[in-house]
Amino acid sequence: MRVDKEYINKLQKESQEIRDTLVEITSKNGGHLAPNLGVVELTQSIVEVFDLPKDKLLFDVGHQSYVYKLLTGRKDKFKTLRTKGGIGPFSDPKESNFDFFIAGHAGSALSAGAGIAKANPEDKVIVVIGDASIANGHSLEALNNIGENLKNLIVILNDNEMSIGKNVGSLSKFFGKLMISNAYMNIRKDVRSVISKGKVGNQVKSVLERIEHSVKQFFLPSSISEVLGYQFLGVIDGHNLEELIKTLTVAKEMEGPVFIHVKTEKGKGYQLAEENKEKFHGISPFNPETGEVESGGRTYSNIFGSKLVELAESDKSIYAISAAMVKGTGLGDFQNRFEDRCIDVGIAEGHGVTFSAGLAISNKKPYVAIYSTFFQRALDQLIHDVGLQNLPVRFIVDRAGIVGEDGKTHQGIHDINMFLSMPNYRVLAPTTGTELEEMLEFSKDFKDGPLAIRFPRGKAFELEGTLKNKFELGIWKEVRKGKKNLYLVTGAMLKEIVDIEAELLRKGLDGTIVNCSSIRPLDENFILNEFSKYENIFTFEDGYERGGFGNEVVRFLNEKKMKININIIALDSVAIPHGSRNVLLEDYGLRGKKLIERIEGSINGEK
Ligand SMILES: Cc1ncc(C[n+]2csc(CCOP(=O)(O)OP(=O)(O)O)c2C)c(N)n1
Ligand SMILES: CC(=O)[C@@H](O)[C@H](O)COP(=O)(O)O
Ligand SMILES: [Mg+2]
Repeated sequence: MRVDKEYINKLQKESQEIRDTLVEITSKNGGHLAPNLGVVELTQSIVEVFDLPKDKLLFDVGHQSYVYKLLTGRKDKFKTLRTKGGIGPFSDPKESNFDFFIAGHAGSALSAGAGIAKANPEDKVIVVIGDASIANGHSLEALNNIGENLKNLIVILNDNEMSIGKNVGSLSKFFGKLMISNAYMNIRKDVRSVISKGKVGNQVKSVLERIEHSVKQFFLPSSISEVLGYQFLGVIDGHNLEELIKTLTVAKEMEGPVFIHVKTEKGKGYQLAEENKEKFHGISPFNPETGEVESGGRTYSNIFGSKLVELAESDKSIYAISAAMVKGTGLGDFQNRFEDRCIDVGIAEGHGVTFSAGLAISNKKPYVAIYSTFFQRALDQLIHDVGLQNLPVRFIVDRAGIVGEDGKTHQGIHDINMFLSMPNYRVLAPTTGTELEEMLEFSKDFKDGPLAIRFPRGKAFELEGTLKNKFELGIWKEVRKGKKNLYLVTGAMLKEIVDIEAELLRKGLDGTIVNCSSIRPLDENFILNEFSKYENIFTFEDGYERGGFGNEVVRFLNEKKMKININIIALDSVAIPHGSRNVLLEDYGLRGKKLIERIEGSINGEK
């Protein structure tokens, strides 16, 4: 492996080019800029040292894999990042054979890496994981299982002391203390002196053995160190190519599992991102000179956040719980105002849900705000700890439906069927921002069990003057009166129907539009009294069809032995790729021309 000055200079030039490309492309397409700026040298060094793709590199979460994409044959296509049909947002074996495993949700890479290492003992498996993701329960289970077992596995902790925002929890403090410790630094010098002399073989081995003992003795109680059973290397300067390459070369020769602690800076090399790491974690298109992002208008997340602040002012029993997404879920102001009642549990959705169950059973009013896709991580806790005890926990299901550029790992399309399949859950999908406010107002004193309120990413829809009556649980409301066709609409789909209303009318397909924001309970009286008046009945939802709202209506009709045909307009695919939300909604038949065709086709018996 070359570490001479000339070669390091060449790599440094490449680092600069990579950073320029990252800024240029993400400023146009949006994306995870700061995490990638932080791993430029680390990724270059891994690509230099290991025999990829025979050796296998996994990223946890995968949002920091842009540099890797650039270095593994995807440079020419990189300008298509996160656009329809273009380079994807995370790692994906369908995109390249250099990506060995799908990524997008934090915590899975160590488990996957362990399985891959076990199955491929001749190859090295390298897992790069962030300081927030390593504290995820999934990761900790894997770390526990890997120790002493897998000689070909190398875990690289990319420690930038940041999650999306400031990292939280005792584990991050632990790594922080570890780094400033003199003892640890002395050991680090030992490693440095050996590797800088380029010594290999027995001499390296004996020093490493010595290091291993002293490091373990220093920072881990012996019982824990025995369970973990890793060879530790670190702290490594994650922007020093020479140090990285040498250390990785040593790690490659070692009998593992090896754990390397690398220190990096999120946003490195782009001043705006260094100064505002959180803003540039995942950013919409921006002006590269000023960092300015176009305002997207008032979002559902903003509305939730402001309303909760208002409610919490007079009700001290309200708590907000977030799993490492305080700002994303609109809870930034709440956190500033009521620090003690805003609990960021870190990337720990399951824990967050059960923690809230603990609050609810103690007569507090928890609001758990998590993105739809990440609620999937808490399935058992939602059923076992909340549902079975019928606890009044309010679940705020943000980024429900199609999310857009984050693609298939992040689409929020399983929450309706997930919550409907669980005991005691009421499921609500506000059709406008105002209705979300009304639901939140309602939820405050609702004590009868868990509530899930789902809404999409982005700007809130409003329909002036038409939704006069306030939200009531289990009551559907007519938005427009028509004949022949009955359109039962949930959540984000109201906007889509209203947008095509004139065209439906022109085609003679107009009908009664009903706001069905109460998915469970259904408005049973409406079904029993109104359905028989219409020729064609449609349900609309931006979720996966099976087990969803339409199915729930059909189930009720069957129960009542009512023989009425229901046309379910929903998503019939679970792998919806990346692209802009509007384009994907159209592609998957939930918007515009395609939606009209679907309605028309169903009436003409073509569907
Ligand atoms: C299960 C899950 N929960 C939440 C997220 C959202 N998320 C993406 S990246 C991230 C922070 C990751 O921090 P860290 O692992 O330290 O990596 P860094 O961005 O600092 O490189 C979070 C919370 C996710 N992808 N998966
Ligand atoms: C990688 C990840 O999971 C998050 O960073 C996510 O991309 C954030 O999404 P929003 O941009 O919708 O907050
Ligand atoms: Mg981090």
